Amino acid sequence: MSKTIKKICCIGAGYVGGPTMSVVAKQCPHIEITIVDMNAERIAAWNDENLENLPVYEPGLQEIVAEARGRNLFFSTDINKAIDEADMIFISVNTPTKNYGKGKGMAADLKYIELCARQIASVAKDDKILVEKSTLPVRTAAALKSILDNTGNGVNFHILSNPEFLAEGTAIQDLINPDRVLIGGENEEAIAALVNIYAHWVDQSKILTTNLWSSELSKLTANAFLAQRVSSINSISALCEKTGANVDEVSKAIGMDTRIGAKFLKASVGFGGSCFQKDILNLVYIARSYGLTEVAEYWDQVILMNDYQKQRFADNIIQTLYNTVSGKKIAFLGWAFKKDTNDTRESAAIYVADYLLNEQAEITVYDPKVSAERIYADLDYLNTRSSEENRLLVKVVNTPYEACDDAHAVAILTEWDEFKSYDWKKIKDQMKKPAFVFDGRKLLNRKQLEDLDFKYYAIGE
Ligand SMILES: NC(=O)C1=CN([C@@H]2O[C@H](COP(=O)(O)OP(=O)(O)OC[C@H]3O[C@@H](n4cnc5c(N)ncnc54)[C@H](O)[C@@H]3O)[C@@H](O)[C@H]2O)C=CC1
Ligand SMILES: O=C(O)[C@H]1O[C@H](OP(=O)(O)OP(=O)(O)OC[C@H]2O[C@@H](n3ccc(=O)[nH]c3=O)[C@H](O)[C@@H]2O)[C@H](O)[C@@H](O)[C@@H]1O
Repeated sequence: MSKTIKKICCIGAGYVGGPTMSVVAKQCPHIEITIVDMNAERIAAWNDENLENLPVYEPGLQEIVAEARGRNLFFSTDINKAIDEADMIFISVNTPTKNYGKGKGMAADLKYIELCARQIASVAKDDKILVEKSTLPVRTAAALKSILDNTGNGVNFHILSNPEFLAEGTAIQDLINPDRVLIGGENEEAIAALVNIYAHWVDQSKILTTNLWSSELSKLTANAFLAQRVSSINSISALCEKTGANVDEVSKAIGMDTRIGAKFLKASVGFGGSCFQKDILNLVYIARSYGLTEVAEYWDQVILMNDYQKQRFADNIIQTLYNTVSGKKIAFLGWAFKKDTNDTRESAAIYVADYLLNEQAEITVYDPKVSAERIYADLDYLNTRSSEENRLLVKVVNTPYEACDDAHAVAILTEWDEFKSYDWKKIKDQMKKPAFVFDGRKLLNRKQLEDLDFKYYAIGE
């Protein structure tokens, strides 16, 4: 018999903690869930009466928060109280790439995870199940266990690994109907307690239980495999551009082989997002730390190919615009790392903009969901130039037509659906001639644009 969970605490109210726990609250109205965060502004936004102001944009999320918030879903900054009251604690804090000391630029920074463990150890008075929801290096549970077991307060902690596989933009759909739920652990009762929660809406056949280390490593491996597919097709896109092959046709042709499969074969300006690069760097670091040089180098190539793709896209713009973009206005449509999200972490747009700004281009950005503040913060973070210069060279506007007005070229960086339905004739009429479009997402219709007299360049054609 497994323990019945009545109260859950989730530490970290970010892109994972917020949507994941909202869905658990929706599906399990009998469980009281408190999501806590040390970022008071973020918690205030989750509690905002106007659902438009939630800190995470995901289709379907507002409706779920509207239903569960105040019933069995709460957002709070009182971390100690939530830890104290919970039977089960999810840790969903950020695990960014380390930017200091040993492993700088490669290893995952586990300081936030360790802080959580120490806080839980200091607060807990009765037995708790701890669930690793964050993506962690394999064997992190051993470190957590050591911290928790050495508190001397007699509390039993059971650690489970339950990595999250949701993709941004489709988070709610992925959570409600996951391909699988993965639970790694050692204690059967703790595993059963978590299985029982998911079993409220996920078919038992899709709930996979493994040992702790397989679960931790599967998450890094899944992201590495997904990113590898994108880098593989992007490498072929470069070859398509030289040979007259069309990368979409190649994707379709290979994807119809059921052994290869059709998904995740869309060539692009490069993958972004907070996790692919971070998780592969982490995998590479772990492999190196075990002396597995060949393994490390194999996975490192996935990142090198992604960097090459972003550089190649920018180089193509410069070359096509008669080898200079100095003083030329380039309109960026899209800044988010993919459509249907306001997340810009590691977005290809940031790096393409940076290359073009080094060539003294002037960039005007329109993205339906990303704020000007976020765009400047992304550029400032690179430290390539002063923040005044970034503001001078980059303008952020509220409509696509403003962005494209008087531009030498339009670059499509995100595959927002709305870009397809713009009045492209109007855009062309506003632009300098010849009017160039560089489609980093293969989103627009070549024939339509060429009929309007655009010079149209798409990745992989
Ligand atoms: N973003 C995504 O789509 C996915 C992310 N993941 C993983 O989930 C984890 C979380 O990612 P995100 O939600 O994107 O990060 P995030 O940065 O959006 O949210 C993390 C939150 O944790 C809070 N936090 C950090 N330390 C804390 C502490 N000691 N006490 C209280 N709050 C604390 C931060 O203030 C922040 O609001 C990462 O390990 C990531 O790799 C996994 C699957 C998908
Ligand atoms: O660990 C994570 O953070 C998550 O990372 C990815 O999810 P996410 O980064 O949100 O979005 P994806 O749909 O995977 O897209 C990642 C990037 O790859 C690009 N991509 C994706 C697919 C494709 O065919 N081509 C392509 O260029 C996207 O445009 C985007 O920039 C994984 O898909 C999730 O399973 C995982 O949980």
